[in-house]
Amino acid sequence: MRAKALTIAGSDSGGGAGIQADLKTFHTYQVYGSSVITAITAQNTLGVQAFELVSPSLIERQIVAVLADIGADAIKTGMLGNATIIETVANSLRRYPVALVVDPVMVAKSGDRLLVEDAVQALREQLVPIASLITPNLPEASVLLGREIDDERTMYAALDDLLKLGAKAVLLKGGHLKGQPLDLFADGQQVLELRSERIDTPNTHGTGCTYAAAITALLARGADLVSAVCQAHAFLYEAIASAESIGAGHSPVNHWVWLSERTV
Ligand SMILES: Nc1ncnc2c1ncn2[C@@H]1O[C@H](COP(=O)(O)OP(=O)(O)OP(=O)(O)O)[C@@H](O)[C@H]1O
Ligand SMILES: Cc1ncc(CO)c(N)n1
Repeated sequence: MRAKALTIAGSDSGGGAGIQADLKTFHTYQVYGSSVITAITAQNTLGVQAFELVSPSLIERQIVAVLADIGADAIKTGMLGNATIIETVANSLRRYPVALVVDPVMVAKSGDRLLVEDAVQALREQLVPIASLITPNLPEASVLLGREIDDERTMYAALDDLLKLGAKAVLLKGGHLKGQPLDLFADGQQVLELRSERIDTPNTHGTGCTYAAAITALLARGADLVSAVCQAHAFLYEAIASAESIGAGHSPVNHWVWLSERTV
């Protein structure tokens, strides 16, 4: 039976992040992808020009429609927008015990806010505790913990406190570090360091979404968390390295890098 994954996230009209990045990544991993849309953004490689949130009741109806019929072997959340949506999603997922990857999306790479500030408490208290994995970048981890995390030392020091928020594991992404990127994975048993060269490119739109989506796809296929994270990290590096310029700003990563090129 084909593995299935569900993404609950915002739509990126530019196709590089959000729902579109997730579905493209699921497809690359040959995982059947379904989607619950929480927000519609008017977005391109230059930034987010506008967005509107979907009503909590329609979000709940989408989740029920997918899970009651198609089901999912793993679920990912991305942009959720506000506290009511976070609560709605958490209440719906609490009853559905499969791997849950929570990407605590707060601000787009362009600097545009995608989550209202007063929703952080709901994220921390409702959604993070039911997650199998949370994948904060440095600014998101700083907001979750209420202190600055901006170098290797503060990243290591943050791991235990992030785990105390209740998720089974954390992938703290250091893409925003000066110099070489370093991601740290911790699950209370072990700490893994994922290092890579910094690729000199502006084309990093959707890195966070694509990373979490690749992990979700691998979990849906039955991989354990550590191997899913390591494989997704390698995939993301190649997706960034082979990204082409699509627009005038930060172009999306190459979601189909692991699909063989074939003429039709
Ligand atoms: N220039 C780069 N070279 C190599 N790896 C990178 C580069 N930029 C990002 N990465 C990798 O991608 C991961 C995710 O990037 P980042 O931390 O920017 O995510 P994010 O801020 O959540 O992304 P997004 O803008 O999509 O929300 C990093 O942790 C790192 O592993
Ligand atoms: C819809 C959406 N979700 C997440 C991100 C994160 O970068 C984005 N830019 N847009």
